[in-house]
Amino acid sequence: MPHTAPNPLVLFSFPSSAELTDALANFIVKAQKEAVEKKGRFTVALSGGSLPKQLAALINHPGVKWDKWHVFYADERAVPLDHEDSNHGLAVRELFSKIPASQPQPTIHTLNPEYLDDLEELADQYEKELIQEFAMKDSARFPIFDLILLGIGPDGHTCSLFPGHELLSEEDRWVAYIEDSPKPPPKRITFTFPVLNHAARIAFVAADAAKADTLHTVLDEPEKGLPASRVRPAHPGQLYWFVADAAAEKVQFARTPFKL
Ligand SMILES: O=C1O[C@H](COP(=O)(O)O)[C@@H](O)[C@H](O)[C@H]1O
Repeated sequence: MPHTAPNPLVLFSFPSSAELTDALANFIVKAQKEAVEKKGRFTVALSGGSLPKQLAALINHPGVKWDKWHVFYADERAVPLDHEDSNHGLAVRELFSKIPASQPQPTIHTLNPEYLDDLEELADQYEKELIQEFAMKDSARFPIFDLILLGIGPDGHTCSLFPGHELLSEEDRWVAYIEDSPKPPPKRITFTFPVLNHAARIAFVAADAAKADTLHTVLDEPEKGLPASRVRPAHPGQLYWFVADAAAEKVQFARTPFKL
């Protein structure tokens, strides 16, 4: 596929966390509606860390059609699914366990805990899960997620793609493994940049004022090449940032007023 320049990113900044989470929920529901109208399902990938908490406004949102959701994890720690470090476990605690039992439930693709002792196989198995979801339905070289929701660490990492790590140059694999994550736990699997950069939409979410310096570097100095700056879905993909004003206080990049 010829290289196409990415669309400019769109930065939304909100004075309060309630405004951020409401806007984010409405944005997600709009993405879900468009995807379901087009192909009857909504493919979405979630991060761990602070992200799942930011999705609270989805719980009682009347527009959410949970049974249309096909959920993957953009990265996952190689631990049992009910372990406190598991990104799936976190998403269950913060989000999925709160969906009323009377509502249809989402389809959630977790890592296969049988392979926790073999990281390469763990990543291969998750890649196969993606291939079943995407390659067989969309005949794609890389999966095209309707939406990937990402967090950013204080060092500029996103997913489990850490500054200076060799995984930043992975070009072929959909899912890679890492044994030496600088942030515990050390063993993880992660989507690679080609997967991120083929998504139809990516939304970063950052609410923590402690990340102000990192956001400034990522958004105003992308030439420094921090992992989060390298997320640039190619046209027609679109990159959004949903941030709290406090987290963006050092950012020069122009804000866009939020509207759907
Ligand atoms: O280790 C991880 O960290 C990032 C960032 O986490 P945050 O708590 O600073 O938001 C997260 O996006 C990723 O999924 C997770 O595995």
